[in-house]
Amino acid sequence: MSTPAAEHAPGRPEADGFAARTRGLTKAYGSGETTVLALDSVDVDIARGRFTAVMGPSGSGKSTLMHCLAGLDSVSAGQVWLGNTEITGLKDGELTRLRRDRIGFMFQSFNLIPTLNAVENITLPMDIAGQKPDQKWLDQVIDTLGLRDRLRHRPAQLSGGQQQRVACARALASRPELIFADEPTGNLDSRAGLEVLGFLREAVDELGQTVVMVTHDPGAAAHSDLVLFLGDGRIVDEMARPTAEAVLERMRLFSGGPSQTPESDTNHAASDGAVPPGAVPPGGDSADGTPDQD
Ligand SMILES: Nc1ncnc2c1ncn2[C@@H]1O[C@H](COP(=O)(O)OP(=O)(O)OP(=O)(O)O)[C@@H](O)[C@H]1O
Repeated sequence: MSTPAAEHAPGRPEADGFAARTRGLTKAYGSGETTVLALDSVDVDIARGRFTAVMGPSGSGKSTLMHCLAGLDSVSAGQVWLGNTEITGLKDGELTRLRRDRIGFMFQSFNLIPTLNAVENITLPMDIAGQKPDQKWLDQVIDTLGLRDRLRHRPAQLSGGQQQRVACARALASRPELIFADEPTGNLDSRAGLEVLGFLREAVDELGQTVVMVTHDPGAAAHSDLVLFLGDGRIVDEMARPTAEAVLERMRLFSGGPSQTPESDTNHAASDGAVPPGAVPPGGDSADGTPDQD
């Protein structure tokens, strides 16, 4: 559990510091009796040049953590840094610039502009920001993602997986310090989902990017270097060099279910990408879905 994530890929240099950090990060919604403590004094270190997955039951605070890390949401207490910049306390305009210049986003819905072709979509955020793409980097991203022969196609002329690759390239184009991916495979079939995870992995291994991904899918989390498990707004565990089986087992313990990892369950969870932690299929062959008792 305390194994450094760097061991995931032998031969790669040690992570060069932290792309983001939080200390005592607390986020409460509402007030008085209706207050919801979405994050409760969370300390997180996101290693630079690594792929970190964030998992946890529905309502555990995953999206809130990502939004606070990305400066999309204000915090109630505590501090957040992007690199060496403390973002807690920045004004809205400064946060907007910081997000534009230093962070890439990938969401479930690709948010591609239908009237623009692939390359125009990829460079759109930079065009809006008045920045010129680094052509060498852009070429590397396009080739890594296998989009070279699709650049003049509009989104409607691309498959779902290709559209997600364009969204991935768009997130990478400005070479952001940090990429946030929120359930990036959620709307894809398992093959396209695997492709996207492979590309995120390559972005880390070959392009040196830092990725933080929120997911419910143990199979998706297995592509990361380190899984952070959230529960009730706190980091309750972490797992370096995760496998789908180990993550599923961890979630099963987490949700109070039986501690078994039959292969059939694991394969199911890894391939359909839709197993919420609280609804992990029970062990054994129970046709009625009742957990088997040892
Ligand atoms: N804008 C809001 N107003 C009030 N409560 C909120 C708001 N956003 C989130 N919450 C609450 O904060 C808690 C954490 O929510 P969050 O969306 O971060 O969880 P999550 O782990 O991402 O869940 P899911 O997996 O279902 O997306 C939940 O109890 C949620 O109801």
